[in-house]
Amino acid sequence: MSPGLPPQWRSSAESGLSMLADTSSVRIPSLISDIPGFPQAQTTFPVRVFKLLGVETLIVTNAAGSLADGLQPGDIMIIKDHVNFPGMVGLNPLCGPNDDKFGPRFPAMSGCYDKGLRCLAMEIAKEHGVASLMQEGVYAMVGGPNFETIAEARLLHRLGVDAVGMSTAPEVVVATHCGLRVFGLSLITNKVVKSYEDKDSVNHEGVLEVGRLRSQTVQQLVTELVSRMEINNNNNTNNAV
Ligand SMILES: O=P(O)(O)O[C@H]1O[C@H](CO)[C@@H](O)[C@H]1O
Ligand code: HPA
Repeated sequence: MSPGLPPQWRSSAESGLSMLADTSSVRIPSLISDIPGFPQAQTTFPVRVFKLLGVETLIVTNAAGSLADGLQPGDIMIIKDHVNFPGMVGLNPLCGPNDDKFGPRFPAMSGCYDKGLRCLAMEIAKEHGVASLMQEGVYAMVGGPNFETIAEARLLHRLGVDAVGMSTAPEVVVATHCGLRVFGLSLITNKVVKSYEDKDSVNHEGVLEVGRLRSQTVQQLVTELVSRMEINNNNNTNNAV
């Protein structure tokens, strides 16, 4: 204890220091273990089961709010890349010991959304007359479960994010780690409020409503994509024989 401290302060400073030294009385919060719900390693487990079953391609879809001015509710964004905000602060499904059977400790994530499938999806959209609804963009996963504040929305927009949601990235990370090809679509269900003048506000019921309106279009696109991928796979098999 500093001899310079006035005597009336000494006892409280000393007891504070001794509390810090007694770690049994101090609960140090852990970012990961304090988060309720299921761990990401568990929620992404099915992706590894797919891998073991021989699946080669993972197709992911989600509902997302748009930050890009050119994306309107009802549009469909082909995911070109993602920003995994929870992953960047340590909430990553690959945390913990690495299972080398599935993939390397430090997997690359560049190019995780397959370019060939993205081009094929755009071709299919043109053939089905829905190309005007579709464009490529960057998806960001945030932790949720609240929607964004206006300041958060502006930050995401400035960072180059086109659409934001609360899912998808963990599954894509696990799929890429184990060598699955990935294709992803975001259905734009709402514009994210970016202006303090804007009286609009997002709500989950509205998200579900747009989902219902576009479900058939998304189903048709994915069905066609899967059928053409099968043709590609068959070709590959023929080549191999
Ligand atoms: O990402 P999905 O589950 O499609 O849904 C999005 O829509 C819900 C919010 O309305 C959140 O769950 C968000 O992640
Ligand atoms: N923000 C985050 N998640 C979402 C949104 C949104 O605006 N819309 C649908 N899921």
